[in-house]
Amino acid sequence: MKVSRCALPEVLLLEPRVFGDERGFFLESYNARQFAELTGLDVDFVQDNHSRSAQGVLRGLHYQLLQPQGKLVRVVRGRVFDVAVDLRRSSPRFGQWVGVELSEHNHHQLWVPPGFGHGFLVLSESADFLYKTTDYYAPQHERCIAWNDPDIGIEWPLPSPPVLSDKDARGSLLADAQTYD
Ligand SMILES: Cc1cn([C@H]2C[C@H](O)[C@@H](COP(=O)(O)OP(=O)(O)O[C@H]3O[C@H](C)C(=O)[C@H](O)[C@H]3O)O2)c(=O)[nH]c1=O
Repeated sequence: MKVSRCALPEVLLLEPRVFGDERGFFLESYNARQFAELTGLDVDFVQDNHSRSAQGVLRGLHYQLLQPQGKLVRVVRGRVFDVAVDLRRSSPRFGQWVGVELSEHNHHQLWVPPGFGHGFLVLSESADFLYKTTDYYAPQHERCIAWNDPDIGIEWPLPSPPVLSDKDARGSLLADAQTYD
């Protein structure tokens, strides 16, 4: 597996080794020892999630104010534009974002640390999005930042307005939101 830092250095891109043959392919989607060795992180994942979304769906930008979750995200079917935003007010990169394409074809994964908001836009007809989290879902602590917050300025590859949940359509502006110290 290859691990590289994104423009926001705490966000990591993981490129697993893929073993292809005439039957198809094999890859280790997660190996605790290798993850710790290559990322230098000491994390325990407690929850695995799977969501399926149609083309044009945008989920995010989400974070848990308390019980913040680190997320290791990947796409096993389709293609998404995946985004992480630094929500730590003490960070010199507060409000800055990075975006990468995750797909069934590149097998790439993104480590989104606690302290960051996360969201993705589905580029393919449908996408199956799988991720591991370092803390449990806590809806009472969940917050949402508007996907189109002008102060963040995410350049979503949007051919048309996104499909949003009611919650995401009511996302807060970063300037008004309680985030992290
Ligand atoms: C996240 C989550 C949701 N749910 C239930 C709650 C709702 O009844 C239903 C859909 O929840 P929601 O609309 O919040 O799902 P997403 O919009 O995919 O939320 C996720 O989307 C962005 C991209 C994230 O990074 C977060 O992991 C998470 O906020 O699943 C659970 O039971 N457990 C969970 O961990």
